[in-house]
Amino acid sequence: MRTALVIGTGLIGTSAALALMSRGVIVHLADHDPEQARTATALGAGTDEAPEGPVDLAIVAAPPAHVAGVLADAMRSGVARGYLDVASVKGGPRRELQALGLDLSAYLGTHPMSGREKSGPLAASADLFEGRPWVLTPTRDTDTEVLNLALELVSHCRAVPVVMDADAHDRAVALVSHMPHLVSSMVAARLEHAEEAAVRLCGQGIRDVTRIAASDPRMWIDILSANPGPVADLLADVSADLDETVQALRALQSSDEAKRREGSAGIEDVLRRGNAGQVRVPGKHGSAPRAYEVVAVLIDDQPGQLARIFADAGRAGVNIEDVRIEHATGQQAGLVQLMVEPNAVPILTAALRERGWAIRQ
Ligand SMILES: NC(=O)C1=CN([C@@H]2O[C@H](COP(=O)(O)OP(=O)(O)OC[C@H]3O[C@@H](n4cnc5c(N)ncnc54)[C@H](O)[C@@H]3O)[C@@H](O)[C@H]2O)C=CC1
Ligand SMILES: O=C(O)C(=O)Cc1ccc(O)cc1
Repeated sequence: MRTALVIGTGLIGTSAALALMSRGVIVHLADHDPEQARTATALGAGTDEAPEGPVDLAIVAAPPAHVAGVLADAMRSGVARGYLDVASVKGGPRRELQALGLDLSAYLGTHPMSGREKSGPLAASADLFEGRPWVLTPTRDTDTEVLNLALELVSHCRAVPVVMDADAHDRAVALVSHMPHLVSSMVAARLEHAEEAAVRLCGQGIRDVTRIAASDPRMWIDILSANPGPVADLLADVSADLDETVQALRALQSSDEAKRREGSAGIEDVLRRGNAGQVRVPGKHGSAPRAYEVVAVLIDDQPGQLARIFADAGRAGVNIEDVRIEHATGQQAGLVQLMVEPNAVPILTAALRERGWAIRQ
């Protein structure tokens, strides 16, 4: 691919443009808000001048509700050899394009499974998609050339291509993205009017559960409106679990011993099913999930502390598999949790102690 046109220069469009630019592709940027395209240009994501002739690939990264319209305009104007979109839902845009009577052989629906809770070009980065799945939904009618252009884009973004049927994709993302998003919002909504004294106690657990609730509601209304059926089915299942859990908790309040045992069994059931689901969440690089051990280190909230810990771990020959930071409430300190292979725990602990770090259990 030598040239590309990104239409919609927000988080995803600008991130893809930055990745393509870094691989030497000439990228043109367009957005219905020219300010967004100017910002993306200033970030080095390409030029906001229109291409002189057809580009190799047009990438539509507008909100889902606008995708079919933007694609239809682009395809009718013949601005590219191949067209793809990156919308979070795939069945709806394809059906809309079909209804508009367009020849879909030059179009491929795609979805990078990577993003952030922030929008706009300023949140973009060239490595946003690195190591993440990028779903492609070709049909029998898709031109091989267009599929190859999409594979080239995915490879330039260092993502991992995954081929799926559009409707199967929509059911899958309802499960792993859309329903969890709503549940996160519902948990976070409980905090809105909570007392300050309670909110101050927030720890890592609630931070993890509510992180995605910070996302732009307009974008998510678009996404959920394009996938309401599968999301409603899953939420109904969650709702059934909620009803049973409330009943079990009420039973735990009973003075009747047998009822309390029943309640306890109900709670255990939901927690155990949660364990069984959680272990299926893929690990690093999409590999099978692995159990890492945690080495917890207390650090001062000062520049250079993390760099020093990582360097000390590196000198000890220990690979840090993952890392989390828990910030202490009301103190200029944090707890860094270094996730490592179990056999590396004694080596890392000894090396860090020797260099004066405070290890916590
Ligand atoms: N935010 C995320 O984490 C992910 C989003 N997606 C999908 O990527 C697409 C873009 O999302 P973001 O980059 O997050 O949104 P964003 O809000 O950061 O950017 C969207 C851009 O599209 C522009 N736009 C809106 N209507 C337009 C139109 N008619 N013509 C041209 N440009 C138009 C907006 O001005 C904005 O610059 C959406 O379809 C979304 O479903 C896919 C994967 C992850
Ligand atoms: O923030 C996260 O962890 C996400 O999962 C973001 C995300 C949002 C929308 C998508 O279509 C894909 C990924």
